[in-house]
Amino acid sequence: MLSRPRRNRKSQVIRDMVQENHLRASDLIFPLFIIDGQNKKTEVSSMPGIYRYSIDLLLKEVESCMNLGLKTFDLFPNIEESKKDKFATESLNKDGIYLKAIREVKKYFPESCVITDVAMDPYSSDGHDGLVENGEILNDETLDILAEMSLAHAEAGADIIAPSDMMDGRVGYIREALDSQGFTNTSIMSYTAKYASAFYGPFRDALESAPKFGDKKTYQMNPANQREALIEGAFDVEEGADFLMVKPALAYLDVIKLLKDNFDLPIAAYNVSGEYAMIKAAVQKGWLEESRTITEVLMGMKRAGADVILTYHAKEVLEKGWI
Ligand SMILES: NCc1[nH]cc(CCC(=O)O)c1CC(=O)O
Ligand SMILES: [Mg+2]
Repeated sequence: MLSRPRRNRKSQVIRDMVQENHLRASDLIFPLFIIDGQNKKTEVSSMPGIYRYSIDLLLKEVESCMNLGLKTFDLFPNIEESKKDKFATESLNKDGIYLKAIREVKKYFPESCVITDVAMDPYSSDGHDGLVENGEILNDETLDILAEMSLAHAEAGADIIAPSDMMDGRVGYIREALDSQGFTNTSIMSYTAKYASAFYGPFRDALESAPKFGDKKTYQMNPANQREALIEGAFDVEEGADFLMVKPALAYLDVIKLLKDNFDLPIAAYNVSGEYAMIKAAVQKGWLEESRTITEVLMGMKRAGADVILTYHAKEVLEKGWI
């Protein structure tokens, strides 16, 4: 036996030396949930350890993350039912919690990177990502609302806009709207391949944003499809996206790898709410060892080709020194 791969595993020093992939604070994006009120912090029951914060406490949470070297945040609002309507009007309210949160985070932490979610669902009385007419989710009519929302986010100080709705043509439409108003430096992280997944359940609990009828299968992708992600990726590149995202991550590592091999833009993986809940539940039952499970899962996403990972584990892995 001339070749013995085990020689490169014989000590910790050598294992570290030949390690191919690494996880760093700068690879991670932390999603944060916002609620109305003062001094409010409510745990998402299906996501132990994850809270919805009123803006005052959100700023404290951002500060403690910044101190850990975690500097990129993706903000999501929990909007009161009474403020929802068919047109997502509340999304443009300058005094509403979302635009205010963006302004405040950027004001107190100008060196942070704020990503904003562009889609109608948190504000929609239909609970869908697009405008609904006679039970149909309209594409082109939704684009204007998304463009207005993007402009409001950019004006509030967002560094990166992340359209998460899977409408066709939205990246180009938003890019042109931003550019026409002088926001040529506002980036777009496209939810390029977002699947109609069962793993979004806990997120919809967090936002109380589940669809009021039907499902999202006419806009989100079929979990059985891989090549279709290449069609979506090519359009997003052409339309001026700065990042391509795959979501969820764990059941779609092949799609992460496919986009990485075919496009030169940075690839983001969204380690979604259900993936977080699954691990936490098994850990609570004593069935899985927490730190090793979480770091193995995140490393799998890096190995598949993710340049950045949106994950609810972002803060804990740094706080507890797991990476
Ligand atoms: N625009 C909706 C949106 N943006 C992010 C998530 C899910 C994130 C997660 O599960 O962590 C969803 C849910 C959905 O499509 O219904
Ligand atoms: Mg698309």
